[in-house]
Amino acid sequence: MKSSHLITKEEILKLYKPIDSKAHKGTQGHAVIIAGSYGKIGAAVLASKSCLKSGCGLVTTFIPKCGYQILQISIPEVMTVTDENTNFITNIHLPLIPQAVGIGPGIGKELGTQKALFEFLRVNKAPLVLDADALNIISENLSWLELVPEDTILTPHPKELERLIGKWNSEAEKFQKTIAFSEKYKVIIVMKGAPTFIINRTSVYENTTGNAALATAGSGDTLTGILTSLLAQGYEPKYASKIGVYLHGLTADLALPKTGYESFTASTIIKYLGKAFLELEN
Ligand SMILES: NC(=O)C1=CN([C@@H]2O[C@H](COP(=O)(O)OP(=O)(O)OC[C@H]3O[C@@H](n4cnc5c(N)ncnc54)[C@H](O)[C@@H]3O)[C@@H](O)[C@H]2O)[C@@H](O)CC1
Ligand SMILES: Nc1ncnc2c1ncn2[C@@H]1O[C@H](COP(=O)(O)OP(=O)(O)O)[C@@H](O)[C@H]1O
Ligand SMILES: [Mg+2]
Repeated sequence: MKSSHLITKEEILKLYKPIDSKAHKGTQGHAVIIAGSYGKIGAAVLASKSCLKSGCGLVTTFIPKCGYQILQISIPEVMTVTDENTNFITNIHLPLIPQAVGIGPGIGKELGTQKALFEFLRVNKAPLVLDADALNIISENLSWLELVPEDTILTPHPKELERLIGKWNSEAEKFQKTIAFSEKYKVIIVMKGAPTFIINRTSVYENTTGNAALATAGSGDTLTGILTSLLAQGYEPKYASKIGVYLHGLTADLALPKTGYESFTASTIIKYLGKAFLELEN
């Protein structure tokens, strides 16, 4: 297997940029989260909340109509734009130019959503995070990856990775295929797992934070929010991916003594984001 570089606190401290004292919401970046469908609006809530709590100035969330009240009541700080369709996304129209977009958690794979994703990828110029059902749809339409900005961040869990690159017979083959995929499509792949690896062309980085408490629903949705927020703040994708996976894992390491493995939920990740960021202030 290819040797990897460890993502350590020392490295993250070099990449992290503390918030400027003159910052205002307009300088902190406007992130857009496109997520959710009937029964999975929670994915949109988790991604949006973690996005907002990772430092960007403004978050707009695009959801199907059925998510409107849920979003507005769950997170009053987040602005919402709704699709004309009730239960799933069919036409992504954004009344703003975002600094970054995270798309995919909970959107499902309805035909209308597939078409909406294609149209969105055709017009989008903003730095991008692709997760969950966006990846599942793209797995069946790999040429769409030619439309995404260079260094778009893909965040597959092992099953989603398999859908993208096909089955592997060994760990070595998994890495080899993922590297080839990253090179071919010029994308960064966050290979989620225990531990998470980041594949950027032929470079392989291994995260050093996180534990099995993260094995809980919505854990990946919050990572999408964190990564999108960092991109919106102007971090280059190669740095945003490292800082994001490091902080995401760190929330679990910091929370574990208080929550134990069992009671840790994706909302705990969001709760501990502040403590994780404070670790970078030392
Ligand atoms: N509250 C919500 O609204 C939630 C919505 N979610 C959304 O639900 C949709 C379906 O996502 P799923 O990921 O559940 O479905 P998938 O079918 O993509 O993945 C589930 C499969 O992947 C396997 N898998 C996952 N992680 C693995 C690992 N680390 N090692 C080995 N196998 C692994 C599981 O065993 C299972 O077979 C997505 O759109 C997702 O964003 C989920 O994020 C859960 C929470
Ligand atoms: N045992 C584990 N150790 C460390 N991290 C884990 C473990 N299990 C899951 N994770 C992390 O939790 C997240 C799960 O993401 P994902 O499967 O997409 O969740 P969901 O779709 O439910 O939001 C990933 O970041 C993964 O690395
Ligand atoms: Mg997921």
